[in-house]
Amino acid sequence: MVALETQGLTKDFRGFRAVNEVNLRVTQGAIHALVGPNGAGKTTLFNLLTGFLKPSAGRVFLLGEEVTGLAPFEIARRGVARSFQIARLFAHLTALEHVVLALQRPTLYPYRFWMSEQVLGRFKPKALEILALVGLEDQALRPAGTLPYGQKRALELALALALEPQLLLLDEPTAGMGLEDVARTVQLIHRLRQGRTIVLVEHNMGVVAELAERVTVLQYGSVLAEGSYAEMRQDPRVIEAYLGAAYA
Ligand SMILES: Nc1ncnc2c1ncn2[C@@H]1O[C@H](COP(=O)(O)OP(=O)(O)OP(=O)(O)O)[C@@H](O)[C@H]1O
Repeated sequence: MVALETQGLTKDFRGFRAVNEVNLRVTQGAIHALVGPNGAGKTTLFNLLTGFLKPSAGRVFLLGEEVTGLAPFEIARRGVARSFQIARLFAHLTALEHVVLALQRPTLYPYRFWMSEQVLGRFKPKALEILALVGLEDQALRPAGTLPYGQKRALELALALALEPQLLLLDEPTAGMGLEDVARTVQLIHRLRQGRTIVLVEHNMGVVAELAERVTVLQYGSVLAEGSYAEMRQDPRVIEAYLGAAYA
């Protein structure tokens, strides 16, 4: 079963082609990595998959259903959540309040009920469960602004999980982390894969090797190669793309 498929997905920015006829097939339950040198089009591709950008051409399918051109909230409602490279948090809200906000989003509460005792009470047990999943159970009452970097990223992940996604898109989940946080994040992503499909953009090849069973390499917006990590690290085209970029 294919969780996510793109056909000829293309994005032009005023004549500059950032994503070029990408055909991607992500198997359900897989962890699938998107890698490639800086500027290869990975983030743009994520933005196309989540509806943040509209494609110039091509189509996107989720579980066989076409979602091309749908708005981000409509795609989210179909079970797609994404985490961002940079955590987008409110400094003064606690970790718990963040997750409660994320949990109540699909409900019909009017906005003025945000954070009322009633809302907090209803969503608190589930929110604590999600915080425990990402290892933040002891930080629930801490304002997000005071969390160390690794825990901010974990909270960002908790917000994506609150949407109960079938497909989780992770944009550089270990970017800027020290070794310890990287190892913790790899373990966490291992846990999160239960019942989900995960697509991740990742520059750390150690992380890709540990997590991804399938790797798509992008260069100049196009798919350069695809296969297992072991295949990709030996592929002369891939080696050249990375070395070329490094020398450039
Ligand atoms: N809104 C935009 N307008 C014009 N050009 C853009 C826009 N967004 C991205 N680009 C260009 O498209 C190309 C691909 O960018 P993108 O951010 O998708 O690459 P990336 O693979 O995610 O890079 P990185 O690994 O550095 O995050 C880059 O050359 C970038 O400058």
